[in-house]
Amino acid sequence: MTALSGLYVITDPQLLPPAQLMPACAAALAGGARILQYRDKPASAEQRLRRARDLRDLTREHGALLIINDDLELALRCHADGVHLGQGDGNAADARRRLGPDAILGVTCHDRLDLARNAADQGASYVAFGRFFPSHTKPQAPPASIDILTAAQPLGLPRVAIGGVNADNGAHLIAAGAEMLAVIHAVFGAPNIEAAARRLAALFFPSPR
Ligand SMILES: Cc1ncc(COP(=O)(O)OP(=O)(O)O)c(N)n1
Ligand SMILES: Cc1nc(C(=O)O)sc1CCOP(=O)(O)O
Ligand SMILES: [Mg+2]
Repeated sequence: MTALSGLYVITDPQLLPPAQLMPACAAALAGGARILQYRDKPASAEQRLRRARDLRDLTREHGALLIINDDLELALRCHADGVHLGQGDGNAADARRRLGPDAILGVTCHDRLDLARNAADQGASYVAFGRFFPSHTKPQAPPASIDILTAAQPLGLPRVAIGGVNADNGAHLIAAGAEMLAVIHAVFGAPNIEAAARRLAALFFPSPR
């Protein structure tokens, strides 16, 4: 199984109209993204299933992971690698039971260690904290302090940092303990998606001085 570390890109229907979804994701994966989350709230169930299946094939070609946002049933139907649930997206323990022991279950924990502990108890594979910086995509997401990443280290689960993450601020989050950087605008809003992903992915492999 591919490790839960590195650049984690998330699709956005505002930035990626349907015709651009596949080429944009292919570019992000070519640039080094290791995990791709399909997040598409406005699409119909039928559109979402078709797109999720196409993305599953694409991520497999690249040896990357596909995570489905919000929708456990879709994750099961398209044989994704896992699902990401927010605090209002259903019970994580139920999701773990439905997914089985090997699938990836990610849980949003905002800036709260108690939520991360609950997520760990319920079988989460990773915990996500944020938003750390002003976000183009979700400006109203509750803010988080970088200290939460260090505080969550004893849980022993991989940590995702999300919210306004870009190539200029990502190294601070990695230094504080983030195993993954989750990014929408800094990759899918960039004029050259592959180059933007490459710059962010390189933060995980700092060149020797
Ligand atoms: C990796 C990752 N972290 C956090 C989120 C946010 O999830 P949620 O709070 O459920 O908000 P929506 O994405 O559903 O708007 C995420 N999707 N991915
Ligand atoms: C979907 C999402 N969740 C967040 C959280 O804090 O839980 S921030 C966010 C948006 C991330 O997009 P961008 O990289 O463009 O800021
Ligand atoms: Mg959600």
